[in-house]
Amino acid sequence: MISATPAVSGRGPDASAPIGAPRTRAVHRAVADARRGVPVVLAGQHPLIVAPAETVGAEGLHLIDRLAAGPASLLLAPARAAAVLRRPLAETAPAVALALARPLIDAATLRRVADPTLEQIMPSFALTSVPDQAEAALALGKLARLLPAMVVAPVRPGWASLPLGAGLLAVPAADLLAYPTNLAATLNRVAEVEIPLEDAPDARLIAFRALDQGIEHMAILVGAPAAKAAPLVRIHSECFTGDLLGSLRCDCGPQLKGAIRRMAEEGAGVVLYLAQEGRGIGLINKLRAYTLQDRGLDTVDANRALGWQADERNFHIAAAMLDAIGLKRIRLLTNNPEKMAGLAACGVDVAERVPHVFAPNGVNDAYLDTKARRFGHLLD
Ligand SMILES: Nc1nc2c(ncn2[C@@H]2O[C@H](COP(=O)(O)OP(=O)(O)OP(=O)(O)O)[C@@H](O)[C@H]2O)c(=O)[nH]1
Ligand SMILES: [Zn+2]
Repeated sequence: MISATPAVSGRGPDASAPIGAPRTRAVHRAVADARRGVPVVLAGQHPLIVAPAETVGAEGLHLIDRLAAGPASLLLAPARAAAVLRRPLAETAPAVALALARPLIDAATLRRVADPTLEQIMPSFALTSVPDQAEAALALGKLARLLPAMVVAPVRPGWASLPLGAGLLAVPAADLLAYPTNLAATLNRVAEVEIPLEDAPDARLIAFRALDQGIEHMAILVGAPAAKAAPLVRIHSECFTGDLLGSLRCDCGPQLKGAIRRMAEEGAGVVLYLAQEGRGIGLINKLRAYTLQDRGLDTVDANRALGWQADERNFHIAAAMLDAIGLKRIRLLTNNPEKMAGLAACGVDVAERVPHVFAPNGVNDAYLDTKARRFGHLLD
């Protein structure tokens, strides 16, 4: 049976403070509305009504049109905007705004503008000024694991008391930006059970649940790692295609199985299996990134062409899980120097990097090469 226990980080009287707090709840509701294509209002000095280009339908566009106090625009990440406009753009600002004339273009065209994997027939656009809350608007699209392309307009004062505004949610823009780093504070340790594994009969799972859309993170314990001074740890971001299906496009499957085997040989270790599919962009966006890679982009540029960073993960969740299972000092199985730095920044003492290199398989050669060249992954 699953039992709720206090949040694992910041234990003490305030440990569960962020859970159920109205502002955290508002972020979750905003994410759910965004996934349904329902507009939400980003509260702040200049409130904006926003909806994702990927999910907004005729009804959502009608609401934005009727509640707007000024012209609407489409916010895109600079790399995507450059492709849509077919000219280079400086990547200094977090977003570029394309003017949307009235009547607003239809939802199917908006989806094509948002998604470089769809047919690229689209109207021409003019640049317009980027609103204050642009970064938060794109952050909402990302939290919803949608393409970061948002229809936005300044919202009419008093919108909440207009019949059309009834039921629309207001969320502080600052809370959307702060959310990814605050998420670890909502982590609960909820279940623990023995799961003998093919390669490690003495294994246990400890399940953690964060408050974001029920996403679950697992610690796979081999033996008794807490009894070791610096046990072997692997921080593994979930990969449905590689871990479960055995996809040859990446090296995740062999890395996961290899880590468990190695821990069994050593007698102890922990794999943190984190729900950060596709380096934090989500499975569907990773599949889109694969489509772009099949057209010639590498893994870094494919993420960027979709409007995401090359790597959207942070390691606060991993640090909180290590803390919860009592590990202060670890040896980390990785080739990724960013993981070492990310964990150290979250207060984890990484005593040593243990290389975790697997030979290319004939399909993932270019991917592994890109990780070495562009992410600085170490090859031994
Ligand atoms: N966006 C995106 N994600 C990918 C791609 N290939 C694998 N992934 C994801 O990348 C994550 C694994 O990250 P990697 O960079 O391979 O490895 P790492 O975990 O950062 O580094 P190591 O510890 O050395 O393995 C998993 O979540 C995979 O789903 C890709 O082409 N695009
Ligand atoms: Zn993978």
